[in-house]
Amino acid sequence: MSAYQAFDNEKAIEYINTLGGMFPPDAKLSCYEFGDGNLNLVFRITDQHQRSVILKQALPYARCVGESWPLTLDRARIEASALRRHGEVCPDHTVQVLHHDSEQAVTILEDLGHLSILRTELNAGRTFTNLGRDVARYLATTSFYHSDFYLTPGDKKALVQSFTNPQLCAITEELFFDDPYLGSERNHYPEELHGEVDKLRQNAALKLAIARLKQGFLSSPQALLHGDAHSGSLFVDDTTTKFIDPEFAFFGPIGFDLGSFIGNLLLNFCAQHGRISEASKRRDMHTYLLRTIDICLSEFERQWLDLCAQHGSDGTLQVAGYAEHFVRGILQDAIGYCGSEMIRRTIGLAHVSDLDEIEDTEARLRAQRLALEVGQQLILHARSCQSKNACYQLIISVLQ
Ligand SMILES: Nc1ncnc2c1ncn2[C@@H]1O[C@H](COP(=O)(O)OP(=O)(O)O)[C@@H](O)[C@H]1O
Ligand SMILES: CSC[C@H]1O[C@H](OP(=O)(O)O)[C@H](O)[C@@H]1O
Repeated sequence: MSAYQAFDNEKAIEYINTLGGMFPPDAKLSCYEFGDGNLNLVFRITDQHQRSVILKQALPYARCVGESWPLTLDRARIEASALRRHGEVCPDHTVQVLHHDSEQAVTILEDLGHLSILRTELNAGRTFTNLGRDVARYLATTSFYHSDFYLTPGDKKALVQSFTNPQLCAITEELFFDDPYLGSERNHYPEELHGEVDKLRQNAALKLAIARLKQGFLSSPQALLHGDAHSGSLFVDDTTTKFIDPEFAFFGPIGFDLGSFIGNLLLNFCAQHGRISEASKRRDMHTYLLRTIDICLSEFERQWLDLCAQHGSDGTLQVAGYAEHFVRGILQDAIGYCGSEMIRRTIGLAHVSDLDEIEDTEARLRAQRLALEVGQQLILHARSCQSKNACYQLIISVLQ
């Protein structure tokens, strides 16, 4: 195969066969497409012994909108390269890349089908003890080893260049920081929320804080981010936590990924009001989500400071208190980005099933209002948090 073509099931099998080595020569392959994300095709290819791989292919447009929204195929290269780099420093929590072909925009991945997508599990009220610790480890390790504290200045700048991802970044810039606050035809939300949305758009302090967060996203190449670290990008079971889908990867503000992750846990927190009717069970789920956020913040801070102390090479780390100052800035950013994720997932283009699939209309509206209010308060007060504990206390206080 030479020029790019979008695959169907037969072409996906034909492609795997041209590669050799993915399956034994006598393999009898079957294939189906089951992608449920916003952007790409995802095929599972299985042999007669139930061995399987995942073939992910980028389309030249956004799948959820169609050909009217063209998108670069280069995102497949970015995704595979980010997975490889993150996998080198944090293999336990990164899906493995088996093959990548930039021309066909195809990546072959290990099949994580024995695990489950975190969002689905949280929606069903299931919990995972290691989640906060594992996500903190992935975020701290992948960001530290792709920051100025570890890379040489030359290597860092070359990497920033190769991970320049303007079209995918533009999606985030618009969906996170413009659409909810300026209005856009892409937004959608129930009529009953119009009053809340109008108020949000008239809140000058909020819009100032959002402008600062957007500026940070545009102009702070601190480390190689995942770029879309929500609970639909995580496969989990009781012992395993693995990230998939970093096609939005670029060098950006480290707090963005941490904020996206925590924001999705808080969206689920808000949604549980409409999902679990029994008060004690709902309390248990809320306690679990808050504990996971607390662990994630603490572990992220501890691991970042340990990595700086043990492997940091930049001279600024000799300055007393600088590493702590830097991490404090990441945590403040994370709280702000967390709030912006909550707002854009409630009223913007791309929603979350946590909220949208609440059956009862009144309960759904209550959960959506809570998500909007919590998101706003976090954005407004993020910069007042002078410590990890202050970040956590802010989250607790805005949920009450
Ligand atoms: N390595 C994998 N193993 C098993 N299933 C996968 C794998 N990667 C993706 N999937 C499935 O495909 C879905 C969409 O994948 P994703 O990478 O999120 O696509 P998109 O980029 O379109 O959002 C996931 O929700 C998951 O169900
Ligand atoms: C038009 S892209 C919208 C939205 O979709 C991405 O998520 P995913 O690919 O995981 O479904 C990303 O969050 C974008 O903001």
